[in-house]
Amino acid sequence: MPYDPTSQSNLDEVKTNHIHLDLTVDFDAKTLAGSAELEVEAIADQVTKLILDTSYIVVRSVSTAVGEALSFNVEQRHEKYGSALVIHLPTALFMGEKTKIIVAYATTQDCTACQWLEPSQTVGKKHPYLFTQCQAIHARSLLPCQDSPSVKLTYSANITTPLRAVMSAVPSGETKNQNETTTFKFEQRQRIPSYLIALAVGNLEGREIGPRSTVWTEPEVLESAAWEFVDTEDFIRTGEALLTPYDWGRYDLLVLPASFPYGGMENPCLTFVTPSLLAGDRSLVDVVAHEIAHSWMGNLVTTENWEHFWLNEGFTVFIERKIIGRMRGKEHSEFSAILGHNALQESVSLFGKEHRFTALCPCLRGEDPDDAFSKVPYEKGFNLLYYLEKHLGGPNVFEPYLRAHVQQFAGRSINTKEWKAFLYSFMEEKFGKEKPPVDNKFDDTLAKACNHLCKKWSDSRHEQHPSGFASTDIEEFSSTQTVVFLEKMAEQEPLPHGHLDLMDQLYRLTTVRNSEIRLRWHLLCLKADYEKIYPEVVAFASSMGRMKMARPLLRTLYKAKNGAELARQTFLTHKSFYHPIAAAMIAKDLGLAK
Ligand SMILES: CC/C=C\C/C=C\C[C@@H](O)/C=C/C=C/C=C\[C@@H](O)CCCC(=O)O
Ligand SMILES: [Zn+2]
Repeated sequence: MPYDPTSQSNLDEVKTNHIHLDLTVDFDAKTLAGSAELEVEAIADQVTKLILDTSYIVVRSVSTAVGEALSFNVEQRHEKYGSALVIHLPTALFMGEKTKIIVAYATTQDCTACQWLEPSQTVGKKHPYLFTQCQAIHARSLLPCQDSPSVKLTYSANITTPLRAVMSAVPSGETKNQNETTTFKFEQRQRIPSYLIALAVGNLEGREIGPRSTVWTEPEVLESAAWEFVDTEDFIRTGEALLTPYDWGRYDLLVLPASFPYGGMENPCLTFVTPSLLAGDRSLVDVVAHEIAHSWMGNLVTTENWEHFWLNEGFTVFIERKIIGRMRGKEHSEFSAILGHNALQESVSLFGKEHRFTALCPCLRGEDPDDAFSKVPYEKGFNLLYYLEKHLGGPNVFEPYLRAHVQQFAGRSINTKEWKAFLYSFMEEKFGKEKPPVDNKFDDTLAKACNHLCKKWSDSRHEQHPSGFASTDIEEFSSTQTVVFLEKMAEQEPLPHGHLDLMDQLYRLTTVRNSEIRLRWHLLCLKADYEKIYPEVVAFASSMGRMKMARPLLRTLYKAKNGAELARQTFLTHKSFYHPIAAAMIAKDLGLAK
């Protein structure tokens, strides 16, 4: 029986097999209006009602496929899980019986999945833009649905809009209407959970970057995006060589405006990515390898609920690093693991060592998954798999197991118990006595130079005029090595401001384009109360909606000397720039909301 503490749907009685959306995009009202037709099937006997998740949605009517009106009620809002929509079925359904229900509805301005951008908030400045982010439980603010990853369905959509629409599905035609709008049609024939339904509408152009890949973005960004993501096909092929053939037809990329709240989102057929990956040197494209790895881990084999999120993310990080290892060499994937381990420690210390959200499978009953989100499921999950691979016979044994895991569970939603049972059945003879927890050891070839330079700066802290440093110190560094060097520096006692002046003068860190380096430099300076950097931090945090960057910047500014008011002012002044998910999280970080 599916279990999901974050859904109010009657998951034990009904499952949705297909949803057809017919929606019109209204940029003036900032709403989507139309209908969702759900094909549902009873998975129990005597089912008299269908309960759907909704959040800030206006339900206009509910009917059967032949137009018979059905009675319904929208329950009082649960603070975190929204308002359950209870639909009374015309006749009780028995196990295996199917029916179609049509809900006429509109989204509202409180919709947490959608961000509606004014033309001034786009790169081109001429057209408005809409995009959605449904993971974890925001699909219910876009459409009434069983908003649980335990339910997997196909979907189709007709989206009527004045600008181009793209979705996490394959385009299946477009019709020009008389009122200067076009109806874009889509079909997703693979079963997916609701959190992978995604839509973007804007002044979008596409360019082919591979045999099954087009990059979509605003025309002003198209050239640099097509250049940056040229490795896409190689990533997919490497994933296929490791696992099973890529099963989704297209793998397109959409480069969003800067307010996109994540690095990437694995929306099937169309990964959404932040423009902060456009470093100009292809140094940040590992995020694309990560999203491609989700084509198997998360999108084919899906977590049953958000408590087992590590099954999506730990497996994805593990495959991402295998792809990087095969394409660039083992020392690179190991270096990525070191970077990930630092991020894990940072997440654990932010929550507090004993905090419930540091568990691999936290209890989320009554919790908002966005509050629980951190690097823990990614990196703890990765470390568990890394350990298992090492101790169960290495890649020769473990890679066939990974393939078998995908074959066994493709198209299904699973929990940790089912994962473990299959692992044991696959290689039972290799399990011995339980061993105490260990820290994995990673190859530190690429980390050595970073640690060495960090020590040198740290040792110089008492020198009035530090000597022995030159711009050539980091000349041979990859951008990830510069990141690790700066992260290591930030773990030490703050450097005197004169040292930071010198470091900036030599390494040109304030003017660097690479967003990951810029983030670490700003954090290092903030931890030293280096006020010279504050205007740069304000500029960065108010033009970058990726939470990985905006949140630590504003949080650290808030804690820095004379920074609290500036952090709050920066957020409040630019609140409309952030996606609703990011705005809600930053408000909590800065003590402006509960
Ligand atoms: C055990 C954790 C509990 C709940 C987490 C479930 C869902 C998390 C939800 O808040 C949404 C997450 C969306 C993530 C999308 C992409 C990330 O992989 C990006 C990582 C950060 C970045 O690179 O910007
Ligand atoms: Zn991921």
